[in-house]
Amino acid sequence: MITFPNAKINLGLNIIEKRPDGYHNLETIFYPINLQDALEVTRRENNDNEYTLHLSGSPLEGEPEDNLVVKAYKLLKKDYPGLLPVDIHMYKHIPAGAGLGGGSSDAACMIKLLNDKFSLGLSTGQMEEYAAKLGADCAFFIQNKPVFATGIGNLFEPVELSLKGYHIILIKPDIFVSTRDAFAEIKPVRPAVSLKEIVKQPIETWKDSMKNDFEDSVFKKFPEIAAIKDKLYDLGAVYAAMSGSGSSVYGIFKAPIENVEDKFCGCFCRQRALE
Ligand SMILES: C[C@@](CO)(OP(=O)(O)O)[C@H](O)COP(=O)(O)OP(=O)(O)OC[C@H]1O[C@@H](n2ccc(N)nc2=O)[C@H](O)[C@@H]1O
Ligand SMILES: Nc1ncnc2c1ncn2[C@@H]1O[C@H](COP(=O)(O)OP(=O)(O)O)[C@@H](O)[C@H]1O
Repeated sequence: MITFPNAKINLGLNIIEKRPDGYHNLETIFYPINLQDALEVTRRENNDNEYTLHLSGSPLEGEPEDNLVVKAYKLLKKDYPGLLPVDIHMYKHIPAGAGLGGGSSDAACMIKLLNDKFSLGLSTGQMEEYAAKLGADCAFFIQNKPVFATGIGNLFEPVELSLKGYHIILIKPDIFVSTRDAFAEIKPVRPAVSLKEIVKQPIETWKDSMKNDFEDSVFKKFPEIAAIKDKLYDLGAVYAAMSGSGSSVYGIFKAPIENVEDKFCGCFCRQRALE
């Protein structure tokens, strides 16, 4: 059984307050985009190991046990001992540490895949609960539809929003921003106008009203990332922003841009039609 975990972008991100548990309440719009990894699970021929992880594509640091797909397998195995040994084949295309939710998406897709393959009978809500244990934004990828997210990024309301017809350019410089460190730099504040209202306004107005709170501190530390956003606006983006805690930056355009890779040499660069 094979599936294609997709990335997301954040349209705006307001960090509202620090919680007693150290996490932060925030509000953001998660929007799925068609930049994908590939994830396949097959039944292991012999039962020597519970699982074996076969990784290809862009290299990922860490041991197999650190990988979110393995964590997802182990999490379900605790409650469903009947899960049989598996080979996990994963092709990484979504850059890690990019604010694109690649690891979270892999984990959520692993839960959906195991549910189907082994007929676990989990409801959407139950899969979201398991996913939320693996990462704050993981549960979003179970339904994978545009949402207004609150709480720690784990409470969702559907939003009426379609960017179909627009094109996105995604740039990821060779800079790693730790989500934990990025939060440590932030002074939380409740926004005067909620993103939920801002996103209803025409996309042309977002430039002046929709903000990612991580940008100030991340751009200060890494001016190269700020320069990418400026360049996307120079190329004619209707809206450009950093996604999540970085370091990727996206621009939304009315028409595709030619030879875009040549303009961002040395960076991961992809252009896609939005759905
Ligand atoms: C903040 C977002 C916005 O999209 O950043 P990106 O990951 O996309 O960059 C995500 O919700 C992140 O989700 P995820 O990457 O799953 O976060 P986790 O692994 O659960 O948390 C990593 C660390 O970030 C901090 N953290 C995370 C989420 C949150 N609402 N408040 C926090 O303070 C905590 O220090 C935590 O230890
Ligand atoms: N399957 C996976 N894909 C990507 N990163 C993973 C995966 N499993 C664990 N990780 C770890 O999660 C961290 C970031 O995950 P990811 O969701 O891709 O980025 P971000 O949170 O910036 O969107 C990385 O430090 C990486 O080592």
